[in-house]
Amino acid sequence: MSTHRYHQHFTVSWDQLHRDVRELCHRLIERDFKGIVAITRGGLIPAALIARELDVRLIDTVCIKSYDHMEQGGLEVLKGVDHQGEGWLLVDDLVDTGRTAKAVREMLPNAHFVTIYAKPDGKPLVDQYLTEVAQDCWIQFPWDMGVAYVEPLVDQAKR
Ligand SMILES: O=P(O)(O)OC[C@H]1O[C@H](OP(=O)(O)OP(=O)(O)O)[C@H](O)[C@@H]1O
Ligand SMILES: O=c1[nH]c(=O)c2nc[nH]c2[nH]1
Ligand SMILES: [Mg+2]
Repeated sequence: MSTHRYHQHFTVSWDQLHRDVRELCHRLIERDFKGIVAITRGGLIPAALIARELDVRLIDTVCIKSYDHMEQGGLEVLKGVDHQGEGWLLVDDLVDTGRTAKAVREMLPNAHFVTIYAKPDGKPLVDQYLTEVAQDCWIQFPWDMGVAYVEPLVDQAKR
């Protein structure tokens, strides 16, 4: 798989991400979770924000890697957990092809799995998500970006 499958960008600011996570939390508030399992690294920040909203103090991780920027490589599980997820909330930032989700689902079949963003191929693998994003759209997360100077249009036009 390669960068060629992405034709548009969806840029998420810190503020937008925070509002989206809180919105998802409104839909989780009735449930009582033993703890949260965050899928690293993308699930860590949503997991911290969710833990704050739902007053969860027990946090574990499944450590997994599949992408090097937009290039999808082999799935590497660096750390698992010693249970099947009963009563736990499983959190990732997004599902794209669903490959990561499928692998983690097999490890934690009983967890309640949520992501903030979901693309069509991956969404059947999660129990809940907030926003659907097109399959050919690359989601730009705030931790991958920085604030940069933009030249005024009149100066750009001179060149
Ligand atoms: O549905 P998929 O096609 O498997 O893609 C989704 C996964 O890809 C990203 O993780 P990545 O492997 O880039 O690692 P990171 O979380 O450390 O950025 C993202 O955080 C999801 O975990
Ligand atoms: O930052 C990211 N944005 C994405 O759209 C994506 N898909 C897989 N992995 C991803 N990482
Ligand atoms: Mg990830």
